[in-house]
Amino acid sequence: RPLDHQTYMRLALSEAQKSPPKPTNFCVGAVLVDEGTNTILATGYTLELPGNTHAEQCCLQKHASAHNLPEESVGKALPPDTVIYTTMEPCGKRSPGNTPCVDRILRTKLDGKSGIKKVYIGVTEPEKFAGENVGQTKLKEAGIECIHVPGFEEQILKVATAGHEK
Ligand SMILES: Nc1nc(=O)c(N)c(NC[C@H](O)[C@H](O)[C@H](O)COP(=O)(O)O)[nH]1
Ligand SMILES: [Zn+2]
Repeated sequence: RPLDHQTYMRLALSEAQKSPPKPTNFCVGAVLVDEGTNTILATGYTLELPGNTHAEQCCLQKHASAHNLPEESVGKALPPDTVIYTTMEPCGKRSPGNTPCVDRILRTKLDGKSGIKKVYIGVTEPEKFAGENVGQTKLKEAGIECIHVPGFEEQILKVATAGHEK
């Protein structure tokens, strides 16, 4: 039986729990999935890879590296039914010098690649750091479906804000 959305979101949550808590950021987890064959392509969590890396960014970077590609060309190695599960919606705005994950996801559709087709989201981003997240609008405009997977909101936010002052 193919893994269902809850199973993948639970896996993303377990990834988020590996992220080192930080007062100035959220601990997020993500899973890149080939929905066509129900295969996990990559997992990721905030700060997993060196630098100020985001969970979604780590998934894309790891999959790209596995195919000897730079992250910006990862679209070349994504199967046609690729989706991404992320505990928190992809960021639309980041601190200077960091490409937002929405733009990284949009980039997978360049040069005629089918890229990422759907984004499954656990929670929307609390407006604590970057104000209103307009990322989902940009994703939908590019034909990328944003689907909320309910049921994990409390656990996701607890993990996401682990490093925040009580
Ligand atoms: N979807 C998502 N995945 C992540 O892995 C992560 N850390 C965030 N967090 C959103 C948060 O609003 C921004 O990370 C802060 O605004 C800090 O921005 P930087 O990361 O320093 O560019 N959001
Ligand atoms: Zn991001």
